[in-house]
Amino acid sequence: VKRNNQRRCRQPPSPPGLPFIGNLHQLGVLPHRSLWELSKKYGPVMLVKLGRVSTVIVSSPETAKQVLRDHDLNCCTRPSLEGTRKLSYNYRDIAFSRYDDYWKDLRKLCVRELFSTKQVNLIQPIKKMEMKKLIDSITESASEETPVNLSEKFLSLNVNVVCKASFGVSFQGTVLNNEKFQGLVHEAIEMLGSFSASDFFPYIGWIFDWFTGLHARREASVRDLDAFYEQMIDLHLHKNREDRSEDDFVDLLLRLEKEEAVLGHGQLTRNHIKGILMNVLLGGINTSAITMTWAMAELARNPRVMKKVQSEIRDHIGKNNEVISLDETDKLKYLKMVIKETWRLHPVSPLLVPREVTSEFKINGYTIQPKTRLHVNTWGIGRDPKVWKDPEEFIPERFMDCDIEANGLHFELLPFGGGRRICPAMYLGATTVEFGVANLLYQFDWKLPEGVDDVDMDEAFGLTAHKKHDLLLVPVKS
Ligand code: HEM
Repeated sequence: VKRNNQRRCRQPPSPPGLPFIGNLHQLGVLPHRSLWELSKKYGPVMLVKLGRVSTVIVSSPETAKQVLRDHDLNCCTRPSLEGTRKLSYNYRDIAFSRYDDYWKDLRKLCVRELFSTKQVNLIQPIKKMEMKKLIDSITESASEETPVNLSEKFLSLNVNVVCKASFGVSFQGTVLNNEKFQGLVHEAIEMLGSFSASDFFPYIGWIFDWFTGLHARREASVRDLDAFYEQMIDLHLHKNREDRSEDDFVDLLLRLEKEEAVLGHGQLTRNHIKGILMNVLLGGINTSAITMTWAMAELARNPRVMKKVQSEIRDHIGKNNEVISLDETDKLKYLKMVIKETWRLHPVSPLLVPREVTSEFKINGYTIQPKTRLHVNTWGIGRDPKVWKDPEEFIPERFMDCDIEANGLHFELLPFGGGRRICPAMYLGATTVEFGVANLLYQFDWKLPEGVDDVDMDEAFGLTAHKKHDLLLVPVKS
């Protein structure tokens, strides 16, 4: 009977760890890379011990499918983590909320009011206006052939679009100038993804967080963001209330609060609203900017691809078009392949957002126990030579005669994750990236600054994997 039980409960293979810390020391500064190396030895379902926490890493399309499609319901809740708890006002947001009725209702509301195709089309004029401003500012640099910091430009483009489109505010007239605000966003994202001892050593980890100063930094980040939400909410409450037609997402949430709307089992409160705003702010701004930056970095390193995608855009659009519209971008097939290839090599969230197992299930015959934390290593899947030919090369043509889409249904390419927790803003995210990159490629040629031979492709890791150093390229008016 014992042997039968053991066979029924076969655990996934594990790399040997150290007492107390388990495999934590093997994560390194870029955990997706270290875990990918380990999984080459221990297989596509691997169990690691991170401090006290058992964590399963899956790293093949086949095992990702078992998690995200076949057994999604067994593992689509989120673990309780210190950084996310604070910034999400006790998991009152979408991304870090547990899988429950509140999350279901809230997600439905946001998909309807914020992420739908209709909403994306409605904010198009704002996007066009901000893009025009960006092009004008780059034109100045082009006339002097001075480098442009594209990482910064993309971030500020998205800050402006998201804030105007979702919150109805621009920074003029608020206490936050653009620069300070970007610092705030950066810090909060770092806090969301930062290594927190409390998450790996329940009961005692907080002591370590106090000593390292992480606790204080996190508190400050929460405080700064809270002040921003308060100010934004104030601006909305004191708006001229006669014209409802211009109501934005914040107005809608405040109205629901006033009407004592119920989401799941509870009433929508001010803290719920702040948690939701955090997702829009941090999820919406950075993800698209990171992808645009990686795409331009890859293109700068691959002149053949740069030329080809620019020819497609310029042949298609012709001359004298100031800003390319969303409809036009949608027809640019090669551009879409370039973006997919960027996501294959540089998924924004390389290990996806952590999941937690709620009921036992099996992957490849291995038993996965409740309470286990679970990550899908999409970064590893994107670079697996068993899945992709010449995986380290940037070759968008690989998507030419293949039906792999970045929509969560093809487990070789999962930039938006999959299953019930798939990014609800896939359409908004993809169109934002395509629109931004298409316009900059249409308007300008791009070259490396003088004395620079290649773009460095170093990564920095947090909740997202972004380019470690800012991308500087010189624009030349085409
Ligand atoms: C290129 C752009 C984007 C990429 C690559 C991206 C990627 C992702 C990924 C990988 C996840 C986790 C999925 C999982 O755990 O399986 C996610 C979740 C999420 N994303 Fe996005 N995202 C993008 C744009 C956006 C935008 C523009 C917004 C909002 C304005 C947004 C809001 C969210 C939210 C709220 C979740 C949590 C979903 C849940 O847990 O139920 N994302 N995104």
